[in-house]
Amino acid sequence: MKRELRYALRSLSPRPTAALMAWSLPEALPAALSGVAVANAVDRGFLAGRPGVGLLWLASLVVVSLVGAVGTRMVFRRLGDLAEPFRDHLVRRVVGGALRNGADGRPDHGALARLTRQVEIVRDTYAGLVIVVRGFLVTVVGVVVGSLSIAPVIALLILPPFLLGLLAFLAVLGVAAARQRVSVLADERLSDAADRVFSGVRDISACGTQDTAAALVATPVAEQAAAERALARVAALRTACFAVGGWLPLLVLLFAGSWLVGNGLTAGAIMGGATYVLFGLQPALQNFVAGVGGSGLRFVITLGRVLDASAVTTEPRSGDLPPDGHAVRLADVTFAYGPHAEPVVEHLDLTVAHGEHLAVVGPSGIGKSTMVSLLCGLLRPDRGSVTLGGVPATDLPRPELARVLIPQEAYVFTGTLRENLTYLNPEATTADLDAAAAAIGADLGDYDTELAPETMSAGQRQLVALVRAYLSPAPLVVLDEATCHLDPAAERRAEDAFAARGTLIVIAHRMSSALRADRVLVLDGVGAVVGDHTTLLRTSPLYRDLLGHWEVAAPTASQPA
Ligand SMILES: Nc1ncnc2c1ncn2[C@@H]1O[C@H](COP(=O)(O)OP(=O)(O)OP(=O)(O)O)[C@@H](O)[C@H]1O
Repeated sequence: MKRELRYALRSLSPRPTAALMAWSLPEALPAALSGVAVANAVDRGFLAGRPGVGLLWLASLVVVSLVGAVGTRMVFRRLGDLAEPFRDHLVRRVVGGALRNGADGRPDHGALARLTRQVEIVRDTYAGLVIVVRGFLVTVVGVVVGSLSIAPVIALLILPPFLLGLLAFLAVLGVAAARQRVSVLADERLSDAADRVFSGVRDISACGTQDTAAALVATPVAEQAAAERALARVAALRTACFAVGGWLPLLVLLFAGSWLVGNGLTAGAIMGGATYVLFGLQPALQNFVAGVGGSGLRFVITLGRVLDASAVTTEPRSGDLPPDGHAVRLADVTFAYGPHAEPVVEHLDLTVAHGEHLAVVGPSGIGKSTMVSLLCGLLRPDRGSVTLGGVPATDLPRPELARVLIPQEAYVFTGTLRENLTYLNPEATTADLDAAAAAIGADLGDYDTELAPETMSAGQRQLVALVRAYLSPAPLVVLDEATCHLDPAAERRAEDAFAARGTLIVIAHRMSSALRADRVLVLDGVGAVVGDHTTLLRTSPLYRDLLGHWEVAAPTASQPA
């Protein structure tokens, strides 16, 4: 909280602040004179049998109220001179931070939009806070001066209970700030989760994963509800503080009434004191409690978030090498589809270097798809770890660690061909699409054609998915039998394109895929061996078997294409 307040105080430019304070003086007049005017109206006018004099004193209140209104008007006009430079400074900081921290020198647009929204909140609450705090100070100073001028004892009676309520409120402010912070963070988590769900609505309904999507937002919703309830409890405490600071001074004054009269104070002086409490201190404290406890806290917390987010991060940026390079690493991985099921993957160690081309082979049902699901973070290992560039594969990837998994059944949705192809890279140009289609060897036709997935052949759908993956910025591509509906020549061309593009892991459905790879992982149920073709021919009977079966089945395709 200190950092945010320091930032806010430092940003108060001297001239607009001085102008604001100068216009606050006439604004303070009604508060300062109200009690004095009432005291004189009662003592010298109405109780002295001169109602005209009493009315004149009250009329003087109307006049100073008009002067005060002019002061208030000028204060609001000057407010922009303080709030706008403050907002501009924050915007410069936010945009600068987003550019410096963004991937490949490009800002993170989502974060930038959120920060810009937060800056607007900060600007509004900052202006509100200036008005509230300044108004409070002005009124309190006016009341102190006015009540002292009626009788110092009035000030001594009403100010201590007022200060007690004020101090109690300031004491709960720390708790309120902590809870407000929890609420803002919960709000952000909910908005992120909702954002992820809404942006994937088409995929969610296509894949029937509504339950998973609902589960994704359920926790943030519950957390935010709890945070709001905790905030409401603090609001109740604030009300108690106001009751002490706003009403106790009046009670003290009334209880001391006979004693005051006995010591020579007039009825008008006591009424003047009551006027200061009811029309000065009480509304001032109410506004202060509501303003500082509400928008003031929102200001501090939101400003804190903006300052944190716009600070230059020490996280490596996209393009910087992650701590563990771009390597895919499985370390002693064991996984079973249930606590009592036999493990599908057991004690598997594997490292795939950046740019490497690995083929995975093994009999049907042995665990190849399970292995790539682990590798892509779709499944979590029971033991061991799966990391990409040193980051657990189940964590949301940084852009440079993203991966694309294409399953056997390619996903094509109703929409134009262009929308389908640019799904993972919305900024891709027509030239990019041409280049990707040429690299994969896909003749897809007019990009603006509406696709009807159900009328497309499985091979056409696979080509669309392959070009889409090729266009994505992900350095790692995993093909899980993703070319099984292409002919061997088309499959070879697609795999060569991906191998030249970055890291490629292929679940081979034809052994020709294995022959093209730098290394082959052979899964055989009890263990796994990895090596190049020549080594495996020597060391893996299963590999020899698989190759033998395939050569028998497709003798003409047995050589690396
Ligand atoms: N969601 C699941 N729940 C329970 N068991 C599963 C699940 N998915 C796969 N299995 C089982 O795990 C084992 C490995 O399956 P996996 O699909 O990984 O093998 P695969 O080598 O990819 O098979 P294929 O070559 O036929 O695609 C199989 O015995 C399969 O029945």
